[in-house]
Amino acid sequence: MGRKSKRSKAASNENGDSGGLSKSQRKELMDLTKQLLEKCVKPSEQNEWGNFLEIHDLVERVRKLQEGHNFLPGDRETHFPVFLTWLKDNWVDTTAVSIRKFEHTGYGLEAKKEVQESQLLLTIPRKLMLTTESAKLTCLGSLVDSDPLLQSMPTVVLALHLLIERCDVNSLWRPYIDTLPESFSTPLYFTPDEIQLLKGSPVMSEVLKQYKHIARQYAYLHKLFQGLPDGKCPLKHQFTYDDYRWAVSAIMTRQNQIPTPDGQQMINALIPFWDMCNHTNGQFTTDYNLEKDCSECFALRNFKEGEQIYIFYGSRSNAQLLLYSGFVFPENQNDTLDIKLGISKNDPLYTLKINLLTKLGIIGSGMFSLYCGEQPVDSKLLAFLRIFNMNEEQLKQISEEECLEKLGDLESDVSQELEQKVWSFLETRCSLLLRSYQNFEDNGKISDGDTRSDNARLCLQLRKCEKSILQKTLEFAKSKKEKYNINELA
Ligand SMILES: C[S@@+](CC[C@H](N)C(=O)[O-])C[C@H]1O[C@@H](n2cnc3c(N)ncnc32)[C@H](O)[C@@H]1O
Repeated sequence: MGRKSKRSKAASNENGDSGGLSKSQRKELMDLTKQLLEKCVKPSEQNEWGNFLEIHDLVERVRKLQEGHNFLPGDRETHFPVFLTWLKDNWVDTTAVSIRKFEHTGYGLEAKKEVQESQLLLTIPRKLMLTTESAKLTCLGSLVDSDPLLQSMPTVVLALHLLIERCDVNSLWRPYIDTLPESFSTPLYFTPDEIQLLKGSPVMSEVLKQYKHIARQYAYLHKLFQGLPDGKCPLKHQFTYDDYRWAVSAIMTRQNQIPTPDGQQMINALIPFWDMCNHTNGQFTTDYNLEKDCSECFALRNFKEGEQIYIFYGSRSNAQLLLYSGFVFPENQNDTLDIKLGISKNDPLYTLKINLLTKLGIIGSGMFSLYCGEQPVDSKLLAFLRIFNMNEEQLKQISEEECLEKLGDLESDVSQELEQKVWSFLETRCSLLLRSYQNFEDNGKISDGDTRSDNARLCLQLRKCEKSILQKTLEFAKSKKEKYNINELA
């Protein structure tokens, strides 16, 4: 039967052995996952890249062993008609929109007729959603109760729920699951060479951390499932690394938060059909109607017939979009770049500076954001830069009141000398950071004729966006510095 052919060899394995592997292969897999877990729990700040390569090597060995035992990807498009019927059977009104493939965003929703801003577009009832609550009604319920990792990580619970439902040909959610993408463009799918293209960007370290976290979770969960009695949970026999990477990516790129029926708590959920909407700039227009117990999505703006219906995923930088949603949005009005700054412990004025920063609620060392708009520096960064560059006299002179009023205010200056130091410091920092991006010949040339992989193009696109923020901040700092130089001459 058609559906059965979608299942993996492992799930339909008739030897009764775990995951369709031979005894010796199973032993090798247990060995590898043990090594993986050990490697992943070790701190790796000193040699993050080397540690990543070792983890990657182990994961690849696991994947090789599991080759042919993953869920076989199906053609999602062929399942759309059944999905739409399922929605209609569950009283979802699909008359305003239809599913269509778009050039840069993949599948999405198209307006079937003209839509007015704020018009109610989609209503999805709770019973169609996969949630961390519905997960508790599966074999995961007792596991979550007894496992601290699962209790603290709703995304993991939802990913496992999705995998369990994927194993079940009779799952209520089968028509939905069959329409999910076969693969994703989250960094979990990037090769080491593709990740190397992120060199210079702070997101590279986040990508390595994400890879390590997921590898660690996989190794941990694999061990957990192997320890369960037969028949307790289908994931004992069907849980490959690729399956887990797929499920985690599906959840990361599509989940949303909804309230529990009593409205007391927010829980993670997959909302079928609504999650076909792609992202654009704007504001949130999806809400939960507790009275009707459904999610409601309103139009972000007017849409003409045939136009793609977008929603707003939230105020996220391109680095976050790449990390958690697997895409970069060059028109992103909320793009930011995090730069690392800190007061050195060797600075003789360390204590004075830290005390002042603490009064303002600003960290003495950590990540500060640069923004993509007209004003790349916010009040927090400005106050930090001013305190960072102050001499002893200035630090002692500044009263608490003045700090609050002036230090974060771009319009007022503390002293000409300090302003020059601040802006010249920022200019130099940006120019150094820009240089760290210059190792590749991307120069923003991402043309249509480019033969690089889609993942490589995403990395280059991100670098281009981040370099543009640095370049604009550099120019901003330069113009400010010049302004104070001119004032000095005058
Ligand atoms: C919630 S799903 C939306 C439906 C999805 N396009 C599909 O084919 O199933 C989110 C995914 O859509 C894609 N996406 C959403 N908005 C995008 C955008 N503005 N540009 C590029 N890709 C986008 C990304 O791959 C993202 O991970």
